[in-house]
Amino acid sequence: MTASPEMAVNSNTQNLDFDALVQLLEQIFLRHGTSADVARTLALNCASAERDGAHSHGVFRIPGYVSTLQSGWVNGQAVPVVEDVASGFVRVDAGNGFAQPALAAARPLLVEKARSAGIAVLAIRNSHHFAALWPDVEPFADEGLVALSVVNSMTCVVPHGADRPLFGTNPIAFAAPRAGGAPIVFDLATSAIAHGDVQIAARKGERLPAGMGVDSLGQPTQDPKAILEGGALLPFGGHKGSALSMMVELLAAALTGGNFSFEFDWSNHPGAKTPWTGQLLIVIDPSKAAGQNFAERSQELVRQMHGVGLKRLPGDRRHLQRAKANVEGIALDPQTLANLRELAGL
Ligand SMILES: NC(=O)C1=CN([C@@H]2O[C@H](COP(=O)(O)OP(=O)(O)OC[C@H]3O[C@@H](n4cnc5c(N)ncnc54)[C@H](OP(=O)(O)O)[C@@H]3O)[C@@H](O)[C@H]2O)C=CC1
Ligand SMILES: O=C(O)C1=NCCCC1
Repeated sequence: MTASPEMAVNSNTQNLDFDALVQLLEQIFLRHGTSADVARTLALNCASAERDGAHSHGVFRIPGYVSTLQSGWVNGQAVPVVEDVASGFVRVDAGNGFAQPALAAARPLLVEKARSAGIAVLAIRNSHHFAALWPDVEPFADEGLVALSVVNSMTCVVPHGADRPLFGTNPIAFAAPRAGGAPIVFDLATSAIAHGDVQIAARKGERLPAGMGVDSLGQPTQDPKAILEGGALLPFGGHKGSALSMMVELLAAALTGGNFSFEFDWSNHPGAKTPWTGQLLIVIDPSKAAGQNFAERSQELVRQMHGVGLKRLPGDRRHLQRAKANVEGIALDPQTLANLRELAGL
């Protein structure tokens, strides 16, 4: 069974097929001043997150995109400038636009360089990343390449051993091809929980597990509102997550020319939500490495992991969710759909 453009599966949700959701989101972006290219790129990204059940960066983010565009904080018409700086290095000035169109513009040159030199780096600056990171790396693995990406965000995480926030939630995403299966992909915030999930929990009135954040007095709290209203998040895994978050600041900001998480300032842009930071991607062509076929070796690793009792690989939940959404459509609650339609002017 294929989902019709809109299909009620139960009374609590309305289901849209992927293309219908992309169209609706595209219309919202266009209505709020982006170019057609930017609208398409962001709509595909956001609909893919919603389809895969990555709710903290799916349609939940649309009001944030809209208020950010309305405030003038981001240029929705920006045309990224791609600079071919060295045999293994590409730079993009995103022109104060979103990061995904900048990646799309640089992608052909990046892949060409990775295939010829074996490795290539892409440094995106002057950009806004407001999305999940896995859509940026997964397509490289689909083409047989290994990809690693980092992006920093806005100050809301207390470095391990400190008493005030400085780092962003600073995610790291990795993708590698695998013979006979979906690529191996993980994508994780270096904070104990993504900021978006704290916002969702606050909205639903849910408490968080212990160890995610502190209140405005620096005391541990499981109340998401206390974290959002003057409190802060903690890194995952104590000093280890904190070190990774520091690495993300260095690679995504210092190396690209983007802002550190503590440098963003949207005070003159009421309603703005996205940080103005940087993104780094490293792409490797494993066929240039010595030894056996990389994708076969990936598959062997996965086989051994299953052999010791592993039931779930990173990415498995998303792929299951994707398969379900491809059949049933993407479930949205009626209020969310009504809000999206209103933003689209429908
Ligand atoms: N743009 C930005 O500045 C920021 C974006 N983000 C985004 O927020 C999103 C959510 O991040 P986060 O909350 O840390 O992600 P999660 O903790 O939900 O998941 C992290 C990774 O671990 C995998 N995973 C989760 N549980 C298990 C398990 N039991 N066994 C094996 N693998 C598992 C997930 O796979 P699966 O997906 O299949 O569950 C995923 O790849 C990310 O997409 C990230 O890019 C976060 C911070 C800032
Ligand atoms: O969920 C998060 O954490 C973030 N997502 C988008 C950008 C800011 C941080």
